[in-house]
Amino acid sequence: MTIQIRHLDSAQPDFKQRLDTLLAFEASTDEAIEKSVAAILHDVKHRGDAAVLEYTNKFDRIPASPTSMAAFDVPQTELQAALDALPAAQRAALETAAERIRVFHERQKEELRGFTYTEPDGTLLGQKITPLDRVGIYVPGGKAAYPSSVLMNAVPAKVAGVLDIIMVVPTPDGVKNQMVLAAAAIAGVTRVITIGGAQAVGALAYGTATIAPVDKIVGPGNAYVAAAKRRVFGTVGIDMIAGPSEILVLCDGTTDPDWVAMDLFSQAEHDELAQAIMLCPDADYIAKVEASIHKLLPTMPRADTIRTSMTDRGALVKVRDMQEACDIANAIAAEHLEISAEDPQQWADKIRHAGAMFLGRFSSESLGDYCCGPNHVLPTSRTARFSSPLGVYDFQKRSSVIFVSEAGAQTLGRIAAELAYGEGLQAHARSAELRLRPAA
Ligand SMILES: NC(=O)c1ccc[n+]([C@@H]2O[C@H](COP(=O)([O-])OP(=O)(O)OC[C@H]3O[C@@H](n4cnc5c(N)ncnc54)[C@H](O)[C@@H]3O)[C@@H](O)[C@H]2O)c1
Ligand SMILES: N[C@H](CO)Cc1c[nH]c[nH+]1
Ligand SMILES: [Zn+2]
Repeated sequence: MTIQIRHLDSAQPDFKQRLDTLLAFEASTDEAIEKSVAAILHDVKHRGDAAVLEYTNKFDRIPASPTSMAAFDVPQTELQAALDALPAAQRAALETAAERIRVFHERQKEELRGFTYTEPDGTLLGQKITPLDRVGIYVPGGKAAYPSSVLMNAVPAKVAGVLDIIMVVPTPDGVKNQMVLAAAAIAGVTRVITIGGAQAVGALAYGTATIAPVDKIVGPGNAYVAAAKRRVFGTVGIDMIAGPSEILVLCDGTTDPDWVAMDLFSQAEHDELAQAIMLCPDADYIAKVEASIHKLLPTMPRADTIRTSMTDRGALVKVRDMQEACDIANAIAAEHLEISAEDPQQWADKIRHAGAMFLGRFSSESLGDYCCGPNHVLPTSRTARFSSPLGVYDFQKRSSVIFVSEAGAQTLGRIAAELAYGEGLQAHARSAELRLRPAA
């Protein structure tokens, strides 16, 4: 069975409505998922490890259903052994990717320095940047294993200076992915626990007898993970709700259609709920990409996932011109935007909303997923309008620093007292006034 890919045309009178319907994604707020996640979190909060054990055994089908959480802890020696046993080419690829990710994120750290400045009366003001003490990183593992996501989560945490990095990753059927363990060794993760889903998010947020609570939970996951992160926000920090993967290819019709078809597949193969869309002004070229899609699909091991995702949520969209393609791209605010065109920079200049932009036909999104250096944990479902890629800044926080000199207290004390009386807050006013020198 082949893909029934949806065709849209921006000239259609109901185009906007069709596009809105295509983009609507409600899985993480699906009522059945919400109910189930609320129950799991409640259970983990009140029954701790016992609940985590039960849900893990059930949802991840762990053989022999262990009765102790110790079964899910992966010792550092096992992480190192996985790294040592890795085929040389895999190890080299992981290490090179980790190094490139580190170099990119070190640049972010340089941009995030604190500051102080001193006023003429000796008052000093500033901002201090401190890494978080303890973070939980969620590495998805239900439908595929993601060593690359280990690096993308843990390396920026390490660069930021986080002391304790607790990684959770589900192991369906109890099978541990050796590359995931090796990546954790390379990235210097403090502790790996093979649990996933809402129960892992709950354990990290509330803590259990065997897992101390973390300060923040980061990382992508399925709708259960997303719903759980949304619910525990406030008890802990979260980075964002990173849902199913998305790719938007904006193409002027000059790239090999097979390349574009495969780029669309590259995100569609993640998940039946993933979204792959192409915008192009050239109808003949769109037909060529569609022919490539039909030709290449049977060659793909994950054809079933690609077929479902592209049939349910994919589209080939004919636009008036590249300028209109940019306008629509801004409205879609995709996780990944490929600008597969001659002189891509002219179009990139017009893009305001995208998790990551890949410029030119050689910048396939897949390179960014693994090893360019920028993070692959990106805002999805149009949240690129207001949020950013996972970065060093997610693992740091700011504190204001205020040193008021005696002279400064004379000026600021009068201003503060005036405002405090205006607000009817006498203690505030008096506290400022007590520091004023008596009038000579
Ligand atoms: N944005 C990114 O950077 C990025 C990176 C990699 C993957 N992804 C996305 O992350 C997602 C990963 O999803 P996944 O499913 O493969 O792995 P996952 O680890 O997110 O989810 C697996 C867990 O879901 C829970 N679960 C499954 N069915 C359940 C049910 N019926 N009730 C309660 N809990 C249930 C189980 O606890 C299981 O351990 C995909 O959508 C993929 O596209 C995003
Ligand atoms: N494309 C995913 C983010 O949406 C990240 C990833 C990991 N491995 C392959 N791809
Ligand atoms: Zn990917």
